[in-house]
Amino acid sequence: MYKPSDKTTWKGRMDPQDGELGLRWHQVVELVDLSREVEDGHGSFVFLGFSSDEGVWRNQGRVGAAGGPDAIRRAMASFADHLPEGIRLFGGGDVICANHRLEEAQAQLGKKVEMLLRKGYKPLVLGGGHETAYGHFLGIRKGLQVGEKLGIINLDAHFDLRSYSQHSSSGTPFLQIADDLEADGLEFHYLCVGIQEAGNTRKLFQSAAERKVHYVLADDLHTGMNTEIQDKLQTFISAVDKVYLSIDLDVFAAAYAPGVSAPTALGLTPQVVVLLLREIISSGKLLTVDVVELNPAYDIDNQTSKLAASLIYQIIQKWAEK
Ligand SMILES: N=CN[C@@H](CCC(=O)O)C(=O)O
Ligand SMILES: [Mn+2]
Ligand SMILES: [Mn+2]
Repeated sequence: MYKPSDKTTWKGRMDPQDGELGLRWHQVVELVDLSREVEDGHGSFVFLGFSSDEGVWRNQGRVGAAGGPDAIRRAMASFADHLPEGIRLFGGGDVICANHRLEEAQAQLGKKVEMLLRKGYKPLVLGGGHETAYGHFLGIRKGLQVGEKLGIINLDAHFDLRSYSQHSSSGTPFLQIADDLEADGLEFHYLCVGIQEAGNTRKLFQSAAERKVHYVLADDLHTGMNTEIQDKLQTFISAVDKVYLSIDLDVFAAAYAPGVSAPTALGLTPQVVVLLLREIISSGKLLTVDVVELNPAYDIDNQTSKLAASLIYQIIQKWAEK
């Protein structure tokens, strides 16, 4: 099911006395109906929601992430417009997972992502549980040119490499992706940053090793960015052609991100994540981004939705230069 954005989802403060200089995102965002073929994007940004917590429910988690897209949009609406000349923002509405039909919703998300990439947009997918990633990937896979190598960077406390032999969930997307790539004879390049040892069983570390997954522990980022981690990122990025960046908000310490499906006490600070984002975006290889696992039902004073929105702001300002 798909619901295009309407103006009621983009509302915020207005400063009409300041004219053009007083504009905010809710005043510049243009609504686009993604149930139809869209015009060429010319590098413009498009927000596409994936309203689902079906994967979280299947993964024994606390539900609420279906409210993520709406909460992130509300938190972004009043951002001051500092977009470079000619860069446009589009509100692309939401793919909604209804009646537990996750696989259908993921396929629909994939089709929309595929169209956006084909038309030259920079997608920002707003989750949803981390099951968002598999739908997102279905579109990325179709949008890649022949021979292009995809690198996936996941900022996450968890590997999300669980077995999906019983059912897929928010804990399985990257194993699904690995298997799909392998079935097509393609390599799986996957880097997880912010991993919590206590949050991943030995089985998950074993799966990560079997799939040659690269990772950085959260514990190694508590003193900030360092050259070893920069080198690791650079080496990973230099081996691929395009980067899909997935940001699971549970990578942050719960003090910054209480409103997630599975909070992390000793997670990362926003400051170190901003440095990581700069490093990734400056490569010029970023293809598409998602921000997932926001659970507004457990948020405190919109802290987590504001953090998600601020990350998106940072990403857009930097990515617009590329
Ligand atoms: N999206 C993934 N979620 C985690 C949840 C961990 C937990 O519930 O503690 C995972 O499956 O590993
Ligand atoms: Mn995750
Ligand atoms: Mn996680």
